[in-house]
Amino acid sequence: MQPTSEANQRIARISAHLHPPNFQMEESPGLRRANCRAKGGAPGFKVAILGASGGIGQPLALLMKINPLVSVLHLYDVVNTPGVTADISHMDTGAVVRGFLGQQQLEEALAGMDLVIIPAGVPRKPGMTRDDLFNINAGIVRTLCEGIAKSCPKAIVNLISNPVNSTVPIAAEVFKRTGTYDPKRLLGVTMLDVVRANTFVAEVLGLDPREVDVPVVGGHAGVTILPLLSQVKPPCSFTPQEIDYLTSRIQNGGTEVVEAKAGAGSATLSMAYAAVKFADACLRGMRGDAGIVECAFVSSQVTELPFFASKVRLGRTGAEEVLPLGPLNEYERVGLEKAKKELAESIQKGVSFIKK
Ligand SMILES: NC(=O)c1ccc[n+]([C@@H]2O[C@H](COP(=O)([O-])OP(=O)(O)OC[C@H]3O[C@@H](n4cnc5c(N)ncnc54)[C@H](O)[C@@H]3O)[C@@H](O)[C@H]2O)c1
Ligand SMILES: O=C(O)C[C@H](O)C(=O)O
Repeated sequence: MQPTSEANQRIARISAHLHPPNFQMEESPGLRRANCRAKGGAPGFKVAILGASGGIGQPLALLMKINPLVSVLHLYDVVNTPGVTADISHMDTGAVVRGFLGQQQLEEALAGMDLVIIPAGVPRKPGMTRDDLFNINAGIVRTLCEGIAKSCPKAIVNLISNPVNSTVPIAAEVFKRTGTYDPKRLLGVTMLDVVRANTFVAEVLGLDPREVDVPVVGGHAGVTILPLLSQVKPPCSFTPQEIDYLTSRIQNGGTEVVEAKAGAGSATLSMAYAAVKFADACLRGMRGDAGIVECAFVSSQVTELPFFASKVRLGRTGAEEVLPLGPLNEYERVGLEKAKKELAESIQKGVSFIKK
């Protein structure tokens, strides 16, 4: 059968969308209908991933596309978003996916977003600390947060880029400068420490990791990662050797992966899983679900430091309550003092980066 000229035009329009010369956002007929669906009040939140083409960004985009709470998914990066977007957009799940490439499209990528997840930045190689990433990632986080302040100042931000102990204070200073700072809306993602702690503790106890809940407080680097093994659920006890082993393994989980990857980056797959677990908790809180509690690195008064990771109650406006640490044993009190010393320096480094 001869295709009609109308059909030819339709195919040409779809093809133009799939192979755009400058990754313009001209809509194919299918995308136009999908956009109507998104605008037409389909239940769900608008979520942007900044750094969406990276090792974390790609599996994170895949998993967010599956999340039924997401109606619109914006994928932003400085490279490769046309390919990642085309690929993810073929998944037959509800979220409408749009891609954005390069800084000139940052504003558009962020406009109207409810939740912004940031895994943009360079990862570690063997022999590096997370702080060694500061010089590159600090500037990236500053630029992206300036974009958020301009385009979606009410969005909740999940910040993954390392060093989290410094990038969260950087983000806070950017938001303060632009008059958009709401401490409840800025959350450093430390969920991977909890995910690892649950896994390693479950191994020692011979339990299913899904049954285990280990609070991990402090920050997200070395000794600042402080698992509270005295507060594990279900209640249990450990020998001193088990406590040393578990504390060290949880604190060095990131380095374990960096070394195993031998120069090819740091944790990406487990991080994407952890990021989605955390983002999903934020979205459920934003929807109004009660009793959503997760650990995150936030503005805090549980210690004398301005930022600290602990359990927070997630609600419609983000981290609505920062929960106290609860009773610590002597081992944990010593760990807390070490953690606070390093954290204070990392926080100050982030603040000074913006104030200099
Ligand atoms: N919080 C955590 O628990 C945790 C866990 C793992 C990794 N990380 C951190 O996440 C970051 C990303 O790790 P990865 O393995 O995905 O790295 P990656 O290099 O694979 O990906 C990073 C992506 O960021 C993009 N990018 C760089 N500059 C950008 C900019 N200005 N705007 C937007 N995108 C930009 C890159 O193009 C790349 O696609 C690293 O800093 C890493 O240390 C944090
Ligand atoms: O260890 C890293 O550099 C990445 C991340 O912070 C992790 O904990 O896996």
